[in-house]
Amino acid sequence: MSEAVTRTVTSPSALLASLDPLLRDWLPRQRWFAGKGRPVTGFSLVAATELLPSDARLGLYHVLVRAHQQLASAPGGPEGPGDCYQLLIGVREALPPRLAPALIGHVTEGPLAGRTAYDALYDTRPAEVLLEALRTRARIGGLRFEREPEREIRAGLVPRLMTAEQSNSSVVYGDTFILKVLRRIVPGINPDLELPLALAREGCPRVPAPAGWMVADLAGRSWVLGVLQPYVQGAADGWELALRELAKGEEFVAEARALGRATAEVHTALARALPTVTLAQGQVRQLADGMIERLEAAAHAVPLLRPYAPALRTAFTALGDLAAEGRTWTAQRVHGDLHLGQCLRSPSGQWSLIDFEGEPAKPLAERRMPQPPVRDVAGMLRSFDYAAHSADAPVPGWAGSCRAAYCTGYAEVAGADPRTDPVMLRAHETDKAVYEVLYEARHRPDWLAVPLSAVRRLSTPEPA
Ligand SMILES: Nc1ncnc2c1ncn2[C@@H]1O[C@H](COP(=O)(O)OP(=O)(O)O)[C@@H](O)[C@H]1O
Ligand SMILES: O=P(O)(O)O[C@H]1O[C@H](CO)[C@@H](O[C@H]2O[C@H](CO)[C@@H](O)[C@H](O)[C@H]2O)[C@H](O)[C@H]1O
Repeated sequence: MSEAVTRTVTSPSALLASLDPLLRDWLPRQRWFAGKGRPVTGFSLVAATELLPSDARLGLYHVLVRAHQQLASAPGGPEGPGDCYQLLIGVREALPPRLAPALIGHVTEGPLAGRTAYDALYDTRPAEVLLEALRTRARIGGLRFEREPEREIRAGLVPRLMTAEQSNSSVVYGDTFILKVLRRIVPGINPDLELPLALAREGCPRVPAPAGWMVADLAGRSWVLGVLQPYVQGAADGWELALRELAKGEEFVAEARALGRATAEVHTALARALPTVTLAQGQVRQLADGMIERLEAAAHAVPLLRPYAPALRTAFTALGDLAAEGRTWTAQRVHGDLHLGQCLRSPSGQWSLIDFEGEPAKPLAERRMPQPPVRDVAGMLRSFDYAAHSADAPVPGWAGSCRAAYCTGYAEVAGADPRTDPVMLRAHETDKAVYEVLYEARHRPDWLAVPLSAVRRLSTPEPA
């Protein structure tokens, strides 16, 4: 079955039939596979494009495949619509040892029988094909490769796949560019391209400006597949830096303040570039109701959260009460999943924010909605707390001084200190801590104590 297969692959159903048994085993094991824990019941091809001829020594397919899965982990349950994944599949007679980690499997049936399929992003030539296509603004089947007109991309930059644990896959080209290849893809405007592009066009220097991007045009809709940005050489992320300072027993207040300023610069530029709205009573109630629903779902999934749920809920009802008194707020486009790991510091000390995808599990429309900017502030405040709890030896007062310095830096640029709106801030910090409880329970149970300690703090009323 295929939704919209490009003409370049002569026999797409045979291609999928060849790969199906291999993908069933390989795909769910990938770090970026979003549907962990639910059995894959089958695949359907969304599009397939031959980027290098399959009869050559090295063949290369660009494949968009939908993985059908049961909605629950128990066998025999109902099926959901399934997520669509982007794969670059290389085929060779045999894999050289350097490509062993890329192995998908040995094909036993169909047109590729006898050959070996592998994740081609690990390989030099296929990664070069992508950069060359971006450089030359190629159109291949339904794939469109775009480049910012004034942006030069030098030919022949040497690629290397980043090996960090990621939600997507990134290839660095000659320490000059980084191409983020999105793995779970959705149709529509993608904030991971939309927001950095808007910020760059606004002249905001706090984000690496997109130099190019890849899109699939399918059945009248565009799917963003990847974004090429300048690579910040020698950068360290905020999480690494914070842990390094903590290990030395050092403060991080100067950096926290600079991060507050950088966040506010990004918010100010986003508010100029994209629409803002006023949230009145109805919308604030909706916002608070969404937070309550997330709390209930998290408490259902994580029993350790249940004793705190009634007290946490008051953070959300207080927000609704304030709106009922006639208080309004401005909402705008925000980062949506800001934490120390999303902040890069260049060797000259300049901070950039990356990864504007938002919380990947949320639908695109929700991720693109204007939100109170304090949402990002709350994410960063939680991150300082996370860092303090992850240190080998505790440094008393470390998180508190970072949190205060961050708000001070934010206020210096934005003109308003987030601490002057404690109800909105507490609601967002509580919502984030609840999200983290669920995230850690699912992905890193050893870390659950970190957000749970925040939950304890947030559920205890502040002394008057
Ligand atoms: N422009 C950049 N310059 C240098 N390193 C970068 C850049 N963009 C991303 N990175 C590195 O790549 C990692 C993953 O990027 P990110 O956008 O967060 O991807 P993902 O959505 O897959 O998590 C970051 O943690 C950072 O180390
Ligand atoms: O980086 P992602 O966009 O994939 O974000 C997810 O994973 C993060 C962990 O890698 C998680 O962040 C949480 O842990 C961080 C430390 O590892 C900490 O700095 C953050 O404050 C904390 O929220 C994030 O929540 C999740 O969406």
